[in-house]
Amino acid sequence: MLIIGIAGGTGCGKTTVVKQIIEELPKNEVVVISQDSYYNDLSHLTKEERSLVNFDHPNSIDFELLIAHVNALRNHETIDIPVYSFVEETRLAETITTAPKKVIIVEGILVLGNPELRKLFDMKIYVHADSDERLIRRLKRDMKERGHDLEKVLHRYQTAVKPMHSQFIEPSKEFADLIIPNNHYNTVAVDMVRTLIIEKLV
Ligand SMILES: Nc1ncnc2c1ncn2[C@@H]1O[C@H](COP(=O)(O)OP(=O)(O)O)[C@@H](O)[C@H]1O
Ligand SMILES: Nc1ccn([C@@H]2O[C@H](COP(=O)(O)O)[C@@H](O)[C@H]2O)c(=O)n1
Repeated sequence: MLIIGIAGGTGCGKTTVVKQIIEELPKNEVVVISQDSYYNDLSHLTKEERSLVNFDHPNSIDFELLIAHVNALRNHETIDIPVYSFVEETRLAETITTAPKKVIIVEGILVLGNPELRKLFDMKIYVHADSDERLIRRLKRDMKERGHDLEKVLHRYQTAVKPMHSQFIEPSKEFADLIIPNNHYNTVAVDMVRTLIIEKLV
């Protein structure tokens, strides 16, 4: 089994890079876990109260459950991954039952910042894109896919995303074995990571 952690600031392209890496790998050999699925359950709060939460601070993530799930997969056990709604800003009732596979990819802004989680990774990758590029991508994505308006995205960026990035995400780059520059689509780096995975699998 090979467990890979992929971090990087919001909008750097983590999800996209993961999709590109696994595109040519056998589907029955890879599981992808997104840190976003492990946002704390906030169903006890009103929608208004939820919208005030700092979703870029490590305390907003249920790391205990995420770490327990990665350990379970390592022990060849099946897990039930929570489903998170960005529109409702809380966990939904359903879960996704997921069996262990040969390659486990864990991606999210803070996955290299948590020491207990980090030590479970055989390979640690940080995806880098400049902050202006990330903000532009995030604006477009959040307005299209996550039900946010321009004002909300910019307010969150200034009050939570940017300060938390400087405090927790950017410093976690030092733990990476590999940094992928992703201001532009980086097919060479993606191919290299895929080759490394295939080599480790045989
Ligand atoms: N190298 C790139 N160049 C231009 N746009 C990109 C690039 N990588 C990702 N994107 C786009 O930016 C947005 C955010 O990418 P995503 O992979 O969701 O980032 P993350 O998971 O790191 O938040 C998406 O709309 C995606 O299509
Ligand atoms: N209800 C929420 C929860 C999280 N976010 C933002 O998501 C970002 C992390 O996800 P990426 O796919 O962009 O890595 C993080 O920066 C949170 O601010 C949100 O907007 N709403």
